Amino acid sequence: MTEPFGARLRHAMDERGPLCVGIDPHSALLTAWGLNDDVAGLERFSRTVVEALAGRVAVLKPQSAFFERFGSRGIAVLEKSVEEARAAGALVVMDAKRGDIGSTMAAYAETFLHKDAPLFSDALTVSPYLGYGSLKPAVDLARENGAGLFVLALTSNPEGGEVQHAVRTQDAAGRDVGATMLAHLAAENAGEEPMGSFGAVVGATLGDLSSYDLRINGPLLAPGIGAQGATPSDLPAVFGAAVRHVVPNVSRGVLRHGPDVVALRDASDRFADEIRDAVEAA
Ligand SMILES: O=c1ccn([C@@H]2O[C@H](COP(=O)(O)O)[C@@H](O)[C@H]2O)c(=O)[nH]1
Repeated sequence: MTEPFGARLRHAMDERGPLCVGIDPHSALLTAWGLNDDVAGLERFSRTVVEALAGRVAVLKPQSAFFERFGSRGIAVLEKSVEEARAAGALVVMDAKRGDIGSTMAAYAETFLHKDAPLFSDALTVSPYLGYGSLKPAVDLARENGAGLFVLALTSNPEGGEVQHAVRTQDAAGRDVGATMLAHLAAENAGEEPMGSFGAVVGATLGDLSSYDLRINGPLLAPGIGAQGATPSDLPAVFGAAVRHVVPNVSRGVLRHGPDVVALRDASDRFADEIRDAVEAA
């Protein structure tokens, strides 16, 4: 029986620090690395990131969109990257942000969360905006296979508030949509030790979140550090007492230092050190 994702992630965070580095092969980054914006460039880019970082960071997060744009050959590179990253000791969070009615969600779950699937990943980002209940097939399959989910709750982009801060008239407690997602996740993770496998995406860019109950007993994936303007030193003010559950994500902020493997490692180590200092001081 595979150990649940939440437990595996907690151990990895304790051992390697909580940093998650994104594998985001933007066209502009391929060019900056001296690579062609084609499948060969994509493959070289991804292989380099995995070689540089899979042995030292807790989590790698491939952004599926940048692989999908090359069609089936891009997906083949993604499969290989996931396999190699996991073999080298990193947990892989597939950032594909899937969400659909339950019957279709079941197929997405089979794609990323079934242990025999070519794209099996330790966790998957999902969108709950067809209703949290529509994610049930993914929750169930993740549990069965020792995998996890990261549910979009309060995203890092400035446009997210129009949906996520909307207050549901049916909600007696007057919670907004983001808070409702956090409450669902807290229920999902209740009683799990050392932490549950069902995390929330909560942007590091969002400023003071003290009006939200972030104690979901699960991981908080926090994109927005680096290119989107947040810094590791923002984490305690944003996440308060929940800061030790935060998995801060940096993509372009690290990747822009490639293609040199040593420079990528140095950039990642600098973020990891700053994150550790910020969390320890909190
Ligand atoms: O709220 C969200 C959810 C996901 N993302 C993704 O994270 C990375 C961020 O990349 P940077 O280069 O560090 O800005 C990217 O893959 C996004 O799609 C997010 O930014 N915000």
